Amino acid sequence: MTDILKIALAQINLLVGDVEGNAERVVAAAREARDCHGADLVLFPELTLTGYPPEDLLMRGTLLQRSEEALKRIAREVSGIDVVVGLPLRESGYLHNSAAYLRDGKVLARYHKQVLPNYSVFDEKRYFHPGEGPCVVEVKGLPVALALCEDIWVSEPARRAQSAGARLLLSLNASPFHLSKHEERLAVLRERVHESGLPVVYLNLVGGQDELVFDGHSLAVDRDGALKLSAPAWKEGIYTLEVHFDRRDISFSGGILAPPPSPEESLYQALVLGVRDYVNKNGFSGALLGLSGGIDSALTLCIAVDALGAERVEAVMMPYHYTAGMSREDAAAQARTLGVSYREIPIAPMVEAFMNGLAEVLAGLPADTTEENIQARCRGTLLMAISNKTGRMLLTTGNKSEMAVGYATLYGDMAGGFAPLKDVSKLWVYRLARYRNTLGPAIPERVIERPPSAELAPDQRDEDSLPPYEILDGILERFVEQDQSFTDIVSAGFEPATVRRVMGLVLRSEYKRRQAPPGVRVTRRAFGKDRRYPITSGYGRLLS
Ligand SMILES: Nc1ncnc2c1ncn2[C@@H]1O[C@H](COP(=O)(O)OP(=O)(O)OC[C@H]2O[C@@H]([n+]3cccc(C(=O)O)c3)[C@H](O)[C@@H]2O)[C@@H](O)[C@H]1O
Ligand SMILES: Nc1ncnc2c1ncn2[C@@H]1O[C@H](COP(=O)(O)OP(=O)(O)OP(=O)(O)O)[C@@H](O)[C@H]1O
Ligand SMILES: NC(=O)CC[C@H](N)C(=O)O
Repeated sequence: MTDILKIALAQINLLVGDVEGNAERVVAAAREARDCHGADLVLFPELTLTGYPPEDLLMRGTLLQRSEEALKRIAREVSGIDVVVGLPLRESGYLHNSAAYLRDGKVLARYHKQVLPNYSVFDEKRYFHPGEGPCVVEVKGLPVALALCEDIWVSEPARRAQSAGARLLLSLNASPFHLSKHEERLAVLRERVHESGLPVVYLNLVGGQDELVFDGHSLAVDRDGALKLSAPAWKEGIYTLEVHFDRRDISFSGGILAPPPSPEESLYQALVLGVRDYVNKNGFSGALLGLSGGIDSALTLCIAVDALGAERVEAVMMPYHYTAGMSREDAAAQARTLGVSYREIPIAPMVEAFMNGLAEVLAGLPADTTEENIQARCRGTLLMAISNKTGRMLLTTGNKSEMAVGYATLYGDMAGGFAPLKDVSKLWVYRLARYRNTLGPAIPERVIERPPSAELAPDQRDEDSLPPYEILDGILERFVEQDQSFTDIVSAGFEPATVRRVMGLVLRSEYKRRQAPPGVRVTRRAFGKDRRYPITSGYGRLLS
């Protein structure tokens, strides 16, 4: 006889540190899974109660106490459905990254994550002790095993679960997004299924947390490696799957198969969700930015509007002598198209006041970046004043290519709380701007077509000081994201002098990046947690 187990995947957005609020979300979602979807079992993401990653909050004893209290509360308040939640648990003096299996008001089983990731943005060995074995629970007569995120990326935990008699693997995840991560996950799941013979139900967190953004995009892969559930990316929801099983066979049905997003859509949605959650979870009333008529601020404005709604976003044009007429026209036109509040504040009087104050310092010296930076800093000061007064957070507009080579002014255009494009190369900025215009009128075509310029000096173009972006981004991708050597990059066809110069700029600009606001990580190697270079270093010496 075939039995059916209905599993609900609660792909929800949680708030790090808000243990009680997260527990409330769990109770509500579990009741919904039971009452509206008729589920027998509901899964929640890794470290559900603390949110992921809780970082050094884990070193505060109260976080653990609050998590244990919250677990008791969920056990008390939810019945008629099995619930699997993630939380930190201390056992025999060791702290574990764990999952608790709840049934009828009791903790039926506890599972401790066996494989702790400690690379890239992950730092779990700083906090946790690994678990040593599988955890198998029977539900409606089907033995299921629990896995926590990194457990599924290596062979051993699934093999152990299979040896312990499990017939299905339930994987709870907090797996951050980067471009093509979804395809990587699917390949990993298929490999595990192939090795262990166990089908996998894979639930992922959705939401933004500082630099990280989690795409949801939960999955289920059956014993043949076929995809039987692919939940929408970037959206909260409760998605169900029926598991049909008898003594020998096990199969899945009824799972949603959402169409996979294009790379442009994925990346754009990652930025939108990253900005929305950063602004909202930190309690800002909205966001503002300097709108220059250039492409970086134009794209940042679209992201802000899509994240927060036009009424919560404000754009400020701050012209100076070098601001072209078309920059003012295009900035005003974009603000009008998107329906955001827009004002102009000319900076000439402030720049002149600084110049006069510095007359003695500047006397007899040629103009250089000093004067350019005064313009950028006047703009930064004005924008921060508006932020202070309105409670809107300043979005800084620099992209990954600029941040890599230090092409930005400290306390000037680097001022701000969050940098949406920090991990987006200039070539991707163009791709995303074109993509956004396919969704409806947003960015004036001229903004996309015109050559990039900082407009800080007469007739200035980015290409006067930097290699063309096709070349710059090619070198940066190899050096920063793929860790290639000078020789590797030159062998790929780039001019040695340009490679040397770009590598030198990257190494020398570390001090700027350390002072830069956080931004959304969308590549496998972002500046920030993912790439930690020394500021003070003699390493670049051999390059010159
Ligand atoms: N290792 C180190 N540790 C700590 N601080 C260090 C440092 N090295 C320099 N510094 C400090 O940093 C200063 C230099 O940095 P900073 O004042 O920012 O100025 P700087 O890097 O000299 O100039 C800014 C550059 O960014 C370009 N820019 C500006 C604005 C917008 C855009 C754009 O198109 O988006 C481009 C501009 O054309 C110029 O090339 C030094 O004078 C020194 O005070
Ligand atoms: N005239 C201006 N009015 C308002 N903000 C400005 C102005 N000039 C510069 N800014 C702010 O400083 C940031 C950096 O300036 P910059 O001109 O380099 O960038 P951009 O115009 O957005 O793009 P691009 O680098 O392609 O020119 C802008 O994105 C914008 O936020
Ligand atoms: N939280 C985790 O263990 C995540 C690690 C995993 N390899 C991922 O990014 O999907």
